[in-house]
Amino acid sequence: FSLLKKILDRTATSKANLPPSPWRLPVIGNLHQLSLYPHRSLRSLSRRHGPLMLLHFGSVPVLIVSSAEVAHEVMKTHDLKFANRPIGKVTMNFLKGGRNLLLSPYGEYWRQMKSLCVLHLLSNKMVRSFEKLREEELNMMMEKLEKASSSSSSVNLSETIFNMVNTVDIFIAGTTTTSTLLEWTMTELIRHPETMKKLQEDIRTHSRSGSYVTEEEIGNMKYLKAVIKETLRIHPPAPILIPRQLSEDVKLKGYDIAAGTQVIINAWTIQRDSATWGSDAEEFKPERHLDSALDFQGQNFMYIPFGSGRRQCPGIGFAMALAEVALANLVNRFSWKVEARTVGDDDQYHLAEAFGVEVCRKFPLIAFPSSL
Ligand code: HEM
Repeated sequence: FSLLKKILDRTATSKANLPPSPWRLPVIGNLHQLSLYPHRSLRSLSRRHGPLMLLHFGSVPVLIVSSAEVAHEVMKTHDLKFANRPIGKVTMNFLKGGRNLLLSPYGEYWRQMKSLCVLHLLSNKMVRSFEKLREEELNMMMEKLEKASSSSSSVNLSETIFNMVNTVDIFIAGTTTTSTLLEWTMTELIRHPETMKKLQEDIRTHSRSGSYVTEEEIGNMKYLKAVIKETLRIHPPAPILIPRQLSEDVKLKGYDIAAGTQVIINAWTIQRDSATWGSDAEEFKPERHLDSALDFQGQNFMYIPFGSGRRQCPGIGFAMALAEVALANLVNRFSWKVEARTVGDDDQYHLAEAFGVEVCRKFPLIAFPSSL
């Protein structure tokens, strides 16, 4: 019976209309076509095979989504079917049977954990109640920067930001993502002095007090919000989001996709797509967000740094509260310079990426603060 089932399954698969696939090797499938930077190699493959392609990581079928239109189909039209996460036996044991919000299977346990997070733990009210804690942590960081500024020495800004974020909260998902966001924001601002100047003007116009910019004052800082939005567009900390898994067969864009297939949504490619973002899609331009209604809620699939649908990130408010006030204070009190490099290309050095849980800078950002 099992032999017959295998033959029937194989016949059914061969009749199915599968999405385009690049050629693959036995045993390893398409793994050899991925570099250390999967979001970049997946974009090159999608340019040849289209915005919906089927790869095999070993024997595991993985669907790769590289356009806003297909992302809409996955995270909106068929969101329920794609609401699972792939989780291997080792991870399952490590996480005590998947009892973890990020990776737990879609079901009652996940539903309860997510609503606990959204309604209580990470609600607007709760996030606001941590304001004093954020102020305390930021003031400690500012003191360290003042010392560096008065002795004209440099600081490892990547490490300083990481420490500031990681002594505020304890979530794996919520710590490195926020420090990575701030690290890329400072990198782009130091690379674009005109943008830095406009941001400092925006902060000065809207803050009454002297040294500490408060969270209340940030509400009106449109340019500051645009700078953070643009950083999340061009350097999304989770460029291929967090993989999902299909729980039942589905027809996607006319192709047959089998239950169990894993799904990678390449937000990095989608957010740099010149068809939707224009010919300057690869450039850092916060101005593009000033008159735009785009937000972080994942309703417009050309911009999905926090994902979308049921499995969307519940920590948006938490991350933004800290990122906005930290950035405002970092650039309000100091002007920033990086050491002139004697060898190599500056852009290549500052934009080099390290791929891990998220994509951060390969080399730490070493910068000189000087008090304004
Ligand atoms: C800049 C900061 C952050 C970014 C860019 C980010 C991004 C993401 C992304 C892309 C996902 C997957 C969404 C999907 O599958 O559609 C996710 C899920 C998640 N994030 Fe975040 N995140 C950030 C901050 C945070 C914070 C501060 C917390 C908590 C304090 C958090 C907790 C989570 C959790 C628990 C999930 C899993 C949700 C689920 O599977 O239902 N994140 N995040």
